[in-house]
Amino acid sequence: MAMIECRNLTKYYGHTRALNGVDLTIEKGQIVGLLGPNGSGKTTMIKMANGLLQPTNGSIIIDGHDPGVESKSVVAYLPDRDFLPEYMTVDALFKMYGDFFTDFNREKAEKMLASLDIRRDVAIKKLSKGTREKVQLVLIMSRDAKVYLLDEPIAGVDPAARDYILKTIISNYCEDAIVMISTHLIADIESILDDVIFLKDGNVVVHEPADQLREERGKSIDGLFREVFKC
Ligand SMILES: Nc1ncnc2c1ncn2[C@@H]1O[C@H](COP(=O)(O)OP(=O)(O)OP(=O)(O)O)[C@@H](O)[C@H]1O
Repeated sequence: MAMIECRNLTKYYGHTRALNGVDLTIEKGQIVGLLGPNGSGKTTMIKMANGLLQPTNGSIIIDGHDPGVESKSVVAYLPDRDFLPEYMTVDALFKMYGDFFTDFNREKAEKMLASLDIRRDVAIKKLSKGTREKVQLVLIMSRDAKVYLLDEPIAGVDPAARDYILKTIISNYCEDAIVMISTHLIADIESILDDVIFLKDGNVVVHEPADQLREERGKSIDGLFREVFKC
């Protein structure tokens, strides 16, 4: 069964069209790159998959459900903005997540935190921007979810930590799950992608396995992106 199914998915903000009748089927067990230039509709699609926005037309089905209470329990969503409460410590956040999400795996979270060398007793407001991003990602990837929606997960993180984070993403999702990653750092993440989606002006212009794309076009996904979206 498809984990994400979009049919004629359309979104308007007033007169601005953000998604234009997208048809898309994503099967489980994949890491999918949702790639496109600024304003192409990536965040809009991710927000609709998480039930934060309603389609203007068409539908999106997550694990057989309309986005809502049931789908939210299987979706782990990393927004493109900082969502951590400033006054809480990392420890308190872990506790809150454990209370809130039955699938939060604290052991996993502790392990990631230790590998990234982040202290648990420090208030969020004292952490650097990049460290906050790491904490957010640890919280999200420590859930045993079926769908991980990661909107710009590594943008503010230093290159050394990026590699660890990508390894963490690969090793922390189970075979039945999907991870959808929106990013502009294509060269950094393309080695972990199974499937690639290019969005252009709200339309899917490419949806293919990453290996197949590289072979057919004789270049990296990053190289292909630069070619397709050349200004
Ligand atoms: N709240 C909003 N109100 C009005 N227009 C919006 C709103 N959010 C997004 N848009 C418009 O919808 C289109 C798609 O935006 P979206 O944020 O989904 O793109 P994106 O691919 O995530 O871009 P970026 O790479 O810059 O984050 C753009 O034209 C944007 O200006």
